[in-house]
Amino acid sequence: MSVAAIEATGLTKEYTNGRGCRDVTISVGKGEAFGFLGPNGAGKSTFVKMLVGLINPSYGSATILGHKIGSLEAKSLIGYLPELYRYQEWLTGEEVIRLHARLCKMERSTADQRIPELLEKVGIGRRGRDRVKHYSKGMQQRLGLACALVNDPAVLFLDEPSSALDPIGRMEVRSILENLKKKGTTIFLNSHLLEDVELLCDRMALLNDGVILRHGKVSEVLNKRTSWHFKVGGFSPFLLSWLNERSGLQISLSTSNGDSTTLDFPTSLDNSIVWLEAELENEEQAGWLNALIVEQGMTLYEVSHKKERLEEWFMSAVSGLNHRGERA
Ligand SMILES: Nc1ncnc2c1ncn2[C@@H]1O[C@H](COP(=O)(O)OP(=O)(O)OP(=O)(O)O)[C@@H](O)[C@H]1O
Repeated sequence: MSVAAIEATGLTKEYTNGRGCRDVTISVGKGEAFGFLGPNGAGKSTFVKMLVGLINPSYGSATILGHKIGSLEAKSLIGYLPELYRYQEWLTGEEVIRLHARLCKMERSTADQRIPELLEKVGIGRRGRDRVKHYSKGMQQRLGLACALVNDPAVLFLDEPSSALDPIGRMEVRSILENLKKKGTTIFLNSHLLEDVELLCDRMALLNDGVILRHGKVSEVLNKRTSWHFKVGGFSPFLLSWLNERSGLQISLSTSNGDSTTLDFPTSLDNSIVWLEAELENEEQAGWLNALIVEQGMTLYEVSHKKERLEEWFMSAVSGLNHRGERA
């Protein structure tokens, strides 16, 4: 069986103040992009710091490609961009990357070739000879990404990698990460920028108050809660119970067309035209419902659906839950 890129079992860090993260068990496959989401103070950085060997767990265990976290073997396989990065401001960008290359025991000739490539890749190719003190925050974050990539890591840990970037910078970094993913690099992404997780990651976990509340495939999590709207004519109330019974789904009359527009109800002068609403799991269910509507002699005028955005999912997942994920 192929070894996982990241395997954490019951990983726990208890700070003396009782905070930290508790009992985190996840497995990330090779080449996978995994998103770790959570509100401020949820414990995301704590978890990543344990995985990269910066702090010791209180309990539990974890491996990186089969090597115990904190070991030299594990460290040699990873790249890490910390959330609170700060580089030696008296050095130039090139010198900062060279320092990291030396810490990785990279040959000088290899570093000579790699440094300009990295500066180019992260979009600061022309500023490599400027001192870090003259860099903007966004440029420093790009420099941090170059440092994290210096050893061409198999597993890349990124803690809020776009926090200092403008929208164009975020898109550029996302494209760098997409290319790394295509190349087979495993990416572990801590982010508040939920869009980044949505666009880049295959699976994700939601951490709140130190514990995982939910995890799963990003696509499944989003698709599960797709709200579909059907504008139908020739409707009469008894057809609603027939549709519910026949389909086994929860279908209701809607006062919206699915586009956040609230409609006067009924939606037409002709009371027989209405919008129906249903939460469906996939397009097959929608097709089936269409067929049932038509089978009953109703006219289908319009169909629309709105996927729940990750933001909405995130808010509904953390609001009103206590640290064990129970409704308060
Ligand atoms: N060294 C420490 N000693 C004591 N408590 C700590 C320490 N580091 C973090 N904490 C606490 O542990 C909890 C988790 O912090 P952590 O930085 O891991 O969260 P986070 O999810 O990364 O948050 P953010 O998104 O705000 O960076 C917080 O309540 C924080 O105050």
